[in-house]
Amino acid sequence: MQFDLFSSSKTADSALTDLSQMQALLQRWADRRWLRALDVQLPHTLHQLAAEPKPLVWLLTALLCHQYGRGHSCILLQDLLSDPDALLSLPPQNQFLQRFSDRPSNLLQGLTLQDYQQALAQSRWLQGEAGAPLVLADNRLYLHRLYQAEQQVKQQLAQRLNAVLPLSAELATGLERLFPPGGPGQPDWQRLACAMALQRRFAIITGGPGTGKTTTVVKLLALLQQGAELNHTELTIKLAAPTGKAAVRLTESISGARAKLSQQLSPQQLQRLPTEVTTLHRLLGAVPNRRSFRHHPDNPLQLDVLVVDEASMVDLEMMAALLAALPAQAQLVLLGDKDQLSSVEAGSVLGDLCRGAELGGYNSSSLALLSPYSDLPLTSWQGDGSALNQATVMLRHSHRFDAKSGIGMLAAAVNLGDTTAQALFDQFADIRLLAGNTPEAVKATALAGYREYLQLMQQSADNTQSGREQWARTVLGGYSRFQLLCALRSGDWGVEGFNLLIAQWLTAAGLIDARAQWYAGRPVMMQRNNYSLGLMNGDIGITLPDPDTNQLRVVFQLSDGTLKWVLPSRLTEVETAFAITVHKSQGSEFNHCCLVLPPDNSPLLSRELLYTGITRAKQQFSLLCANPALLHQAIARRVARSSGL
Ligand SMILES: Nc1ncnc2c1ncn2[C@@H]1O[C@H](COP(=O)(O)OP(=O)(O)OP(=O)(O)O)[C@@H](O)[C@H]1O
Repeated sequence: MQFDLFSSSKTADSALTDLSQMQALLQRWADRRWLRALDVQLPHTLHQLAAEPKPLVWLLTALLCHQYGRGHSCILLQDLLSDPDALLSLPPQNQFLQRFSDRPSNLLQGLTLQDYQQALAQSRWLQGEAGAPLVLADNRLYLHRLYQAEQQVKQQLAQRLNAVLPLSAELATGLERLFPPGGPGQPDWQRLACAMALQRRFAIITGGPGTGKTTTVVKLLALLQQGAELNHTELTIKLAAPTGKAAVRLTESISGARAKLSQQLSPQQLQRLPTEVTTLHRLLGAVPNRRSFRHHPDNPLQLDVLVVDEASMVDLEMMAALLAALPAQAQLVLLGDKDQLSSVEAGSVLGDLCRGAELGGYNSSSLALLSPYSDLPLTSWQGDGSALNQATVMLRHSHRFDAKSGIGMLAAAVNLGDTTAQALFDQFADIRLLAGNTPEAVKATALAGYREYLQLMQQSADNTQSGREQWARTVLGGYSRFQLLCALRSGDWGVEGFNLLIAQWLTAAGLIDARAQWYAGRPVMMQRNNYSLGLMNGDIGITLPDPDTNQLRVVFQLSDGTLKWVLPSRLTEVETAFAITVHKSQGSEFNHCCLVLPPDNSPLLSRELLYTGITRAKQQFSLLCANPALLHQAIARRVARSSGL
């Protein structure tokens, strides 16, 4: 091993051989905000429990914690050998051009896989006793909690994937009736998704916006109830989504899908369909300020079928908790768009589970289950895909965006990594590239977008309870028609900068008065779950004046559609939401979305981020790309999260 790699930094030079130098180096990275205080603290805490003399183990532990904070479930040791700067994003986005002699790549250069393995193999932080805080498995280094979660997900899924359920002749007929033969071309993937989910205890239905995931699942649930009815029973079906906002949206789309199917389903079938959507936290019975849930293997959920929408937002630990609480006989259907950004917390569960879904990869057993329900041969999708591929169907045709839709074409081009996608802005009216390279370039768009709900707010409500509710719903509806999205959180080009700017612009336009912290019209987003208020991380409320007293209250729409009025003083963990990150916009849709990309390159600017931002727009998409060259780079860059799933 060579340690004479640093010409200008004595400390870094000896950090791999001298523990105090390593501690100083980690602290220096924290002082530069490369690492969080927590990342540096973890090895110190573990050292107090079991002394660890090896600086390399300290370094790997701090880096593992850092990666966990960035959404990775583990570190694959081989990845540290190739391009550690990119893997770790150290130096971070805004400093990557500066020359630091003590950057991790310089420190790790020259180390081999065997060096890592040997150091970790001898460490007391990984060895022997149950409850060791770190785990090394298949050259992947994990925090024990994450390893356990990943193992649980693997085991639970393996058990569920084994089961094949018989499909009765009555249900096969019902399937043909609900999905009548389509035109030539592609197989009817909606019908196939339904056929597959009817025959499995675990199924994934993935597809882009408007590909019919909700429509398909409503038909699936009607058929499952029909099957139960033949056995003189009724199924307990639950619908859930990861956030309150996503739950509200699923409630709306389920009710829309039910209405559209009223001709195809009998009144009794319609009545047996669930209407209520809950959040996963509520479903599992989250215990405030604890990691545990009221439902677990010893107190399983009371249900026969569970549908989870927006599954791309479900993180690894939540998925493990969900699977653990699910009764063995229950059916689980995950819906989501595998190409969207992954969960905010660690893991990229849906993306990992759907790997290879485009190709189908169906083996002969799966083809035997699916082929009877396909008008077209499925040979093009035959293959030797994973066990998960056998339980996954990808819907491929958008019923919302046709070939005339710029939003649909742009989303598809970005998803395919087409770096010429920018040319589409000249060809379609519903997508717009804003001119300019300063934040001011979005001023007119943001003012026009937010003017509507603020003017609706000015129209005073009548003094009755129902008049007030109606007014609040109108304002909330107006707000949800436009949203400014940012790639970044901090800085002038992030959510923080734009929230200040937009508040100033709206104040100058006489639409709000943002001189105080709380003011009429301030939209706020919850930054954490607040169980006593029944509000979840990501829920957005609008501050409204009471028509009688002028006292301010913040109104939220809950997942069951009801309104919740809260005094601002009770909302301590909220942020203004004129601008929100693309990550936080997942699970929401807006008539018009305006996405802002910063002028400096950043690993956060990725294909998944662009795709997620574009697909939040239903009718109009605007993009401000302060540095046009970055658009190509963002389309070319894929997010890869380390995981063992
Ligand atoms: N097979 C079909 N034929 C015609 N229209 C359809 C079909 N499937 C779905 N649609 C329509 O397309 C629209 C989108 O369908 P749906 O809401 O089920 O898609 P989704 O994938 O759940 O969308 P989202 O991305 O919003 O979650 C709805 O208006 C629905 O009625």
